Amino acid sequence: MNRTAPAITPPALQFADVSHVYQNQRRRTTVLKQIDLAFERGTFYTVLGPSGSGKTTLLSLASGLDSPTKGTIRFDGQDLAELGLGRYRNKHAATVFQQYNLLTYMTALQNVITAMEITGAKPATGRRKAHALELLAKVGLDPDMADRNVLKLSGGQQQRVAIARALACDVDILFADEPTGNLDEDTADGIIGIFQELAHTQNKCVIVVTHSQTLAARSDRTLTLRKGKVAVGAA
Ligand SMILES: Nc1ncnc2c1ncn2[C@@H]1O[C@H](COP(=O)(O)OP(=O)(O)OP(=O)(O)O)[C@@H](O)[C@H]1O
Repeated sequence: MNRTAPAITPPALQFADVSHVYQNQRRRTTVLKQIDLAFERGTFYTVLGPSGSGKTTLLSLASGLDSPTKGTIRFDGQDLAELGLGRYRNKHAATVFQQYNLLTYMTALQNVITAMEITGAKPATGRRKAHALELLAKVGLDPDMADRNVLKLSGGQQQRVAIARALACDVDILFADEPTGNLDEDTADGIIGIFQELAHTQNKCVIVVTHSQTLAARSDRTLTLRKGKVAVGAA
């Protein structure tokens, strides 16, 4: 009889015994202590916790902007240190930053198209403008706003450009730091719907840092950071 064990798929992202310490001249701050965590595709996570509990730190490690002082982070089973943080960020992960980090000398449309060009995301060159406009419309920005320099958009509109740009990268994992903080209730509601759709119909892994209980309640799993440890629960 053939008793071959079924192949076990590794989680999209895995933290194994991860600790993180900030060390500067005067003090040493231990932010994360021996964290073990698994993030799966098809799931929308929110990360909660009091100010200073380490949410942004967790996001920077998970998104490959920084390396943990101890432990291993794996994407699809491969150590990020071996895969290369630059390659991981370019091909597999996209982040919506709290300060948007848009290219301020470009229009909204150019920001989104540039992201496709840099990451080599689909569609092919000739269809990129139309796709970028579709993504901008999806987050509630019309063609007039798409053609405006991003500095001539409001904070909430810039936030939406940042979300459209992350969607344009078509990556496996989407990270966002307080993505609905500057948005009115209706727009925030639409953005949360997009995160749910990405996870549930496109099988992406979506990880969002927030203080918003409304956002957390609409995610699939919540992670709460406190004193360097993480508690995982259903939303
Ligand atoms: N580069 C750094 N050097 C030293 N300490 C840092 C650095 N970045 C963050 N910290 C400290 O690490 C701790 C966690 O910070 P972090 O920004 O991850 O928290 P947070 O939960 O995201 O906070 P908030 O909700 O206020 O944004 C804080 O005490 C902060 O002062």
